Parts: sequence; structure tokens; C-alpha cells
Amino acid sequence: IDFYADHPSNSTPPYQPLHGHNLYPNEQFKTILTSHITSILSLGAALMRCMAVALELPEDYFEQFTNPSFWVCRAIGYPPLTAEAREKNPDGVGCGAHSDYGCWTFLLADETKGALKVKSIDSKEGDEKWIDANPVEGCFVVNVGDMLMQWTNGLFRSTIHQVVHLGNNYRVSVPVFFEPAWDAKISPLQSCIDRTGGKARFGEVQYGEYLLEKVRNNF
Ligand SMILES: O=C(O)CCC(=O)C(=O)O
Ligand SMILES: [Fe+2]
Repeated sequence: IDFYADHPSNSTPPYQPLHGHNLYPNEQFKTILTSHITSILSLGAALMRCMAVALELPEDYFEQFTNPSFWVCRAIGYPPLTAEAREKNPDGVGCGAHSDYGCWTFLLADETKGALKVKSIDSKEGDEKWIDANPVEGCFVVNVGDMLMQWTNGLFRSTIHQVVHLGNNYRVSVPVFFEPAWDAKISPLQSCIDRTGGKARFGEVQYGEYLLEKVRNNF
């Protein structure tokens, strides 16, 4: 189940893709989820400030792009594979290899081990291997998203990951994606271009358009 930030131009139906209001099963669910998302938005904004300082930019540099964040919260259930499903999907891939789209992903998952796998690429040899990103109690798994890669011209890499769940339990994970604003225009920062060979590797993207394109390809 995906929950999205309210789009600035939400009005009345018929809604455009990714517009409209979230449907919550009940008030208690809404209260708990909203409180979690509010905390994550502060955390995401704090990390953007850290990133600005690390890149020797004014601390609030990214705020113009990320406020209001077009966040997404996803509640995912991975059921155990039945014998029949295993025949069709012997590798047990529950979520295919992809990178996340925006800035930071803050993932809370249950204690299942070996399910979330991250592609590790040796920077010298280029060798690739999948490594487990197992949950650590009291911690989030944090992914770098595509927009951070584009801003930094590849200095920060959006990591490819996938979920392979071969266990007999029903795995639950709840990522919250801290993203740019819908209308934000993202292009490589000059200082990052200078640090990565002097050539821009990415053009300008409008985040909402980028997201729509990704979602259209997924579903
Ligand atoms: O379920 C997980 O651990 C990861 C899910 C994921 O990568 C995603 O929703 O983008
Ligand atoms: Fe992901």
C-alpha cells in the first residue's frame, strides 16, 4: 500500500496520476502513520542540511528543493512462496532490482534476515556482488536515491537493491521515502561536476515528471 504526500494541485476528481487523497483503514492507523512520517520528514531535512554542509553549500541550500517533500510511505507484505509460486519464481524475487528515486529512503523492516540485498560494486575492479542488508534493531536502513546521485553528479551513488524472500514467514517492511518537492528541478551542482571530471553526467529533471515515468514503468 502506498501513501503519498498531498499534491499541491489536489482539488476534485478525476485526479491525475499520483494526485488525490490517501485512504486510511481507520483513524488510529492514520494517526500512527502521520506521526511516523512527520518524524521522518524532520530526519530527512536534517540529513539534507548535513549534505549541504558536507558539500560546502549554505546549510539550508536544499530546502528550496525539498520543502514540501513529495514523500511516499509504502507498507509492504511479502508472503511466503507457495510451492506453485516457487515454480514460477524459483529465485524468490519479491521486489526486482532497482534504485530508489528521490533523496533518502528510511526503511524499517521486521527481523527477517537475508531478504533485502544491495548490489556492491568494487570501485577499482568493477566486480559486482549482492550483499545482505540485514535489519539492525533500533536502526533504519538508509538508501541514497537517484536525485542525490544527479545533484552530486555521481559522487553519491543511488544503490541498486532487491528483495529475495525465500523464508516461510510473512515479511513486512515499511520504507518512507524523503523526496524533493513535486516541482523541484534537479541538475548536477557545479562544485560536484568539478570534482567528478568536469562533465555533467545528468541533465535537468523535474522530480514529479521523473517519478511519474518510474511509476508508469512499474505498474
Ligand atoms: O522491502 C524492502 O526491504 C525494500 C523495498 C524497496 O526497496 C522499495 O519499496 O523501494
Ligand atoms: Fe527500493
